[in-house]
Amino acid sequence: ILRGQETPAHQRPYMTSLQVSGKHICGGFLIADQWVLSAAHCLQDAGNATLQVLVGAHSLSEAEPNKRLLGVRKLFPHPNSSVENIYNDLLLIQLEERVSPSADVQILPFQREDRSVPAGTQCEVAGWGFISNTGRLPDKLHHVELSVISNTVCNTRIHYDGSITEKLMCTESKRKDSCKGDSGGPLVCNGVAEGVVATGARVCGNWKKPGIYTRIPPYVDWFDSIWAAAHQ
Ligand SMILES: CC(C)CC(=O)Nc1cccc(-c2cccc(CN)c2)c1
Repeated sequence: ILRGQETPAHQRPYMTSLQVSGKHICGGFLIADQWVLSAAHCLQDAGNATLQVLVGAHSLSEAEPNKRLLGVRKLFPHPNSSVENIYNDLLLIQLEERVSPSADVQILPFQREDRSVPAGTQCEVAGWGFISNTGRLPDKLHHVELSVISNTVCNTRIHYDGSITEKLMCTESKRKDSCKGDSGGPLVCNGVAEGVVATGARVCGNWKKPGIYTRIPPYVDWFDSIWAAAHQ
């Protein structure tokens, strides 16, 4: 998170850290008591190393009462996700066990209605990703407020020149921005998850490359099909 602030401890209790060999690689968030939503690109650097999901954390290193490192039962990258492009960059993670909600561990509701978030809406993103372009990783959760820009503006030549589909949305990236390690985290607008941080252009804080977020509503049927199969 560039030019945001350290979050007051445990004030975003839905946030999770996706870890490989004990190292934070991506964000994610609890959407049900055994399910985390993150980004498919996060797996590309994981190889077949052990993935774990940290819940209830503020600090990545310090002991905290409700902090728990959980195993992964099954990974569901979106079938149309690809390392080649930015589309369908979603990963559903089934945890080894159900989490018990607490002050520090809570589920975040996601948007089911497929209506675009109006340009100018103030949303926020949180994560343990880079807090500087030189690659400083924080120990504690950060968040930043970002303004939504329309897909029309985001698709102009100076920005993404027509590559932003209706399954994506953009936010301003002038200084304040999400960055490496924030992929998979939620874009929260009015208390509801509307998007998921996409790796996108792999640049941070450059106004010419707005932040790209995978919109959640277009994928609700996919979530429901996975859940139906898992709970048969
Ligand atoms: C996909 C990972 C395994 C590797 C990775 O994350 N690379 C990478 C490099 C530079 C910027 C970013 C990045 C992420 C999220 C948002 C943004 C910019 N809003 C940039 C991401």
